[in-house]
This record gives sequence, structure tokens and C-alpha cells, in this order.
Amino acid sequence: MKITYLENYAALSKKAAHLIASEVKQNPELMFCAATGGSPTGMYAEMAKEKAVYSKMQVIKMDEWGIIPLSHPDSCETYLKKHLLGPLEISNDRYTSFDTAPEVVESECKRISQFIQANGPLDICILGLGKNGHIAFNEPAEVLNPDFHKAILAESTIAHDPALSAGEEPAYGLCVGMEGIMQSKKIIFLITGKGKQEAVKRIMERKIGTDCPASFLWMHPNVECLIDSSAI
Ligand SMILES: O=C1O[C@H](COP(=O)(O)O)[C@@H](O)[C@H](O)[C@H]1O
Repeated sequence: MKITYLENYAALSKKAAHLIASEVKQNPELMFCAATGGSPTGMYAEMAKEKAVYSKMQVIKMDEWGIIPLSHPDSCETYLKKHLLGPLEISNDRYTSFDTAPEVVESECKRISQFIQANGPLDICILGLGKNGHIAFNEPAEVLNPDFHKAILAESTIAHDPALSAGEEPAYGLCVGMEGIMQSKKIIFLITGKGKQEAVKRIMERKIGTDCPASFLWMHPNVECLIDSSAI
């Protein structure tokens, strides 16, 4: 894992967007797995300044809150429309999504797993860091799940998201699993925001364990980890 410390969020966002643009210029149709949350918002804004670069890029949603409607202001879908799909003019045929409340959750998970198997591996995977060391919704647990799956969310994850403050507690999350992440050709790992010092310390121990899913990124050959001063 290549670690770069940045002075602030603006510098982190610019650097991340620059890394992505160089990849996309070499492979315009690449498959971009998009995280949500505060960490990538600035990076998406930087990418939008050069939107022509992304005119062929394909996007797949990385995770989603279960139960709340897709159109809910706090869904990952709404976030991506606002910060990425809209500003970069990603057409529907270049975007792979999944429902927040599918009738049969397992079938929706299988559909996305099969899509990744058939069209993958993911070319670029954007990850943020959860305060408890999670990546996407792969939460600390005795064992981790390789497949796209329904995830039981940790208290700190539920507390982190505005969906909760809207009074509609999501019962679960849906997310790409550890295999999808670890098979990605390149990972851009963004660490920014308060309350992550413990998780950062745990990652820097260089000990791989399921108590900190992000620690598995030490085993990936192509991770650019960008950390700004707010997280250390
Ligand atoms: O719960 C989550 O949190 C992480 C970090 O969120 P951020 O708002 O600090 O960027 C996010 O990357 C992840 O996708 C989500 O599951």
C-alpha cells in the first residue's frame, strides 16, 4: 500500500482526482466502483471539472443502505446522482445500480455478484474508511464475506449516516464483498475526517485481521492510500 499524507481535504481530493484521470485517460471505458460518504465528495467535484475525460467510464455503486427508499435524500443512490452521475453526465447505460429494498435481497446480491464476475474485475475501486475499520459495508467480524452481500451494520456505521438522523434507521447494508475489492486492479483509499484515529493506528500496525477489514488492503498490490491531517 502506497501511503501519501496530504495537508488537507482539498489537497487529498485533487490528488485522488488526478490519479483517477490518469487511469481513465489510458482506459476510457474502465469500470469505476463508486463509494459514497464525505470522503469522496471533494474528489468527485474535482473530477467534474474535467468531465470530458469520463465520457465513456462505467460506474457501479459500491454500497447502499437497506430499507430506505432508493429516492430517499440519504440513500447512496441519491448521493451518487448528485455528486457523480449528474455532474459527470454518466448515462444510465453506463451505470450499474441495485435496489435499497429488494423483494428478495439474496437475489439482488446474486445479480450484482454475477455482474461483477461477468464484467469485472473492477478497474478502480474507491474506498473510504469507517471509524471501526470497515471498507464499504464490510464490517469487523469473525469472518469476512467475499461476495456482494447483505451486511449487518455496526452501531457506529448506522450512527455515522444521515439516514439515521432522518429517523429511518436502515436495518442493513448491501455492498461489494472482499473478493470484489481485493480483485480490483487499482484501489484509491481515502482517509479523511474526524474520529478515525484509532482505525488509522490499527491499519498502520501492518497486522492483517478481520477485526479491521481495511487491514486486508496491505495484501493488495496496487493501493494508493491518501490521508489528510483531519484523520491523524
Ligand atoms: O459507513 C461508511 O463510512 C465510510 C466512511 O464514510 P465517510 O463519510 O467518512 O467518507 C464510507 O466510505 C463507507 O462507504 C460507508 O459504508
